[in-house]
Amino acid sequence: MTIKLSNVGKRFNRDWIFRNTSYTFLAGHHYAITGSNGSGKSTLLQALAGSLGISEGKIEWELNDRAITPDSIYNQLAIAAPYVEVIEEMTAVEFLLFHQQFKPLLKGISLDEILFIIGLDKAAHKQIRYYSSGMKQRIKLAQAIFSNVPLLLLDEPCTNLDLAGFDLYNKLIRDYANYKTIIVSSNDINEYSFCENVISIMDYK
Ligand SMILES: Nc1ncnc2c1ncn2[C@@H]1O[C@H](COP(=O)(O)OP(=O)(O)OP(=O)(O)O)[C@@H](O)[C@H]1O
Repeated sequence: MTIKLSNVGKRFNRDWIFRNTSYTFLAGHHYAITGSNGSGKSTLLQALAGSLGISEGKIEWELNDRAITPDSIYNQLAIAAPYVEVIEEMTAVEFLLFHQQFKPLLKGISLDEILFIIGLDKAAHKQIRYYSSGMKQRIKLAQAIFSNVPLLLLDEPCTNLDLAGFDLYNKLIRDYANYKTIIVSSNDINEYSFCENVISIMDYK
């Protein structure tokens, strides 16, 4: 998935969050968006997901030389972010099965295998509401990383994870998502050390 931004700007009321942003995210490459709290990283990520309208400029998505319209981009991406909720009434198995109806999981890996890999096999049939915050983050990450889509958007992906969780996250990216276009919004190098490109949003103010 290639994403081309041409003179993109976003403002909330009178405040421009970023402006005159022209940038091309290339297919299969990995990008980090960095910047201080409140600088606009999440806002930019949501604009890249097509879930937040921009105030000026143009965003174009392209997959294998074919333009993807803004209303269908959602089918081509997976996102893990603090503002994307899990369904607490479901168990982990139900949650992944539910998502699978809209976005298939990667081929060649079963639900049981996924739950084992992320260390939730023993909690697979427990309602997510009884999960710890780190367990919830693991299921969110699994849902995004194991979705069979070409674009992966991650906002503060290791929130609530312990050291083993950071290692797991990096292994999941390496083993299951390396070929995708990945854009990570973060200020923690441990969340984006695999990104060849680091963008400071402060350069687009
Ligand atoms: N819906 C909204 N309406 C008005 N202002 C908003 C809205 N969403 C975000 N903002 C403002 O836009 C700015 C950028 O917020 P954003 O969440 O994108 O920052 P961030 O860089 O991701 O921050 P953090 O590192 O704290 O997560 C902030 O000043 C925020 O208050």
